[in-house]
Amino acid sequence: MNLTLIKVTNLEKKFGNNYALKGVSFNIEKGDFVSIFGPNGAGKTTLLKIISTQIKPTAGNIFYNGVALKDLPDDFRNYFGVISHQPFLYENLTAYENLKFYGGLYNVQNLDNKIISLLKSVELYQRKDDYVRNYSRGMLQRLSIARALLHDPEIILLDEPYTGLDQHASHILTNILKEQFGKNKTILMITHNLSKGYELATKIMVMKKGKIVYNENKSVIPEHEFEDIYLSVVSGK
Ligand SMILES: Nc1ncnc2c1ncn2[C@@H]1O[C@H](COP(=O)(O)OP(=O)(O)OP(=O)(O)O)[C@@H](O)[C@H]1O
Repeated sequence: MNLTLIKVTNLEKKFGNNYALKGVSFNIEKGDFVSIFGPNGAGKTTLLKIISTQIKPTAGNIFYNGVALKDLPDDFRNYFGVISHQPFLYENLTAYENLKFYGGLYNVQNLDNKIISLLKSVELYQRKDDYVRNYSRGMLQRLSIARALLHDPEIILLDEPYTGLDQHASHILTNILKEQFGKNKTILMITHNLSKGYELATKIMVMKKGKIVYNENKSVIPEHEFEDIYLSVVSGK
């Protein structure tokens, strides 16, 4: 049986007089992998920030498991793992110390073993005692993936996670996402990478000018037609 984990109704976000989001409504089932596409400025990052409670909507509602956002307990943020443009890492700590710090905030059990296992899976174990200020951009991105997964979140939100990753690191991330999907985690990923987003998704959404203009199960979208569908949706033809 499908279980609606996230229900969004008539979401609206205004910055000054401009609508970043307008009339956004959709449901996400537990275990869905949603890829969200759309041109620059469509409202994708704004939507992800609202879902992960980083910013508040101007109007509309979000329900998690049927409970309105305002009625959820403070520790509800623990349900989310967020990978975004900001790595949320401390430059003057080592990679290991960063994860130790975050693990403490989330009260992660068996922390040292989890840190070691995650550092190995993002292939940074050999560099665990290096200061983060000396990390390359791709290494920072890999470490932020480990940070986001440390507390084993139910919902994983990713904003352009492939940006800045080389081929090998992209492959590592894809494997991690497949593994998380296999554990029935719910995943929302913003990406401009049509083939990667299509490959991983169970559900595909396209945003344009603050609205969801396409929302389908991937099973009804043939792979060879997807790029044409996307282009016609965003061009409005
Ligand atoms: N803090 C803010 N203050 C003012 N305007 C904002 C703010 N954040 C976003 N916006 C505006 O809201 C609109 C949507 O921005 P958003 O970052 O959500 O788009 P996006 O789809 O993620 O774009 P991109 O693909 O370029 O990352 C844009 O017009 C943007 O300028």
